[in-house]
Amino acid sequence: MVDAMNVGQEFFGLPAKDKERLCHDSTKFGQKGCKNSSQVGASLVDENSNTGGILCNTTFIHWNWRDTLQHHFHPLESYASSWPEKSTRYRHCDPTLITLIQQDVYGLQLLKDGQWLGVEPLSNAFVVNMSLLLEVISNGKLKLGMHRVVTNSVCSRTSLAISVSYPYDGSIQLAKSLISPTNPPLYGAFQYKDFLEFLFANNAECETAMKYLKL
Ligand SMILES: O=C(O)CCC(=O)C(=O)O
Ligand SMILES: [Fe+2]
Repeated sequence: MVDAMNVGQEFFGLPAKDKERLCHDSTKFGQKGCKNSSQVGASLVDENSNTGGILCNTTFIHWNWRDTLQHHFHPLESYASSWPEKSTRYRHCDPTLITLIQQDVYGLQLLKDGQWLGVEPLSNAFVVNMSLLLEVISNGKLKLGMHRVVTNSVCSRTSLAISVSYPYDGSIQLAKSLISPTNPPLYGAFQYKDFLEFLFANNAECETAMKYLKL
């Protein structure tokens, strides 16, 4: 964990031209890249990707440094003026199964009962945050964690966010064992790809995406 954080910090400390060499110029799902990296990630991506990688068992893992700057407070025109002091829309859920987060400096906040709760950094510990797919698969028994990250003007912050996701071309349905006459299904089966396309065509709003999946 310490090594992974160090690698991240080392990466962001590189001159911009060196980082640029490793940038992944992804415009998938209409997300626009920004030439200043705000995120470094190692992720499983499709075979068409031309980034470098390693063969792990039978799976090719692409080391995928993406030059994205994501501010989830869409639509931008409506909310940019109130950020960061009154950032009501500056929040998101992850469209994956689960996310593990390690942060070196405070910043992560979770929404609970309409209040933002700060998560203090703990060295050698991960925050385990449930993501959207887990809420769907569990038929609403597990709740996704809506979250945001606040910044400070004093020191830089590095976080590792490791998302456990789903195959892009996979189909998803809720766990049958959780369905009963008293717990009828809340969500229908869907293709993950279709869901992601819908999500990013709708300003990445979790609430809208959940409504789309509801029966
Ligand atoms: O930096 C963090 O603590 C969280 C990052 C995050 O929410 C994400 O990558 O989805
Ligand atoms: Fe997130």
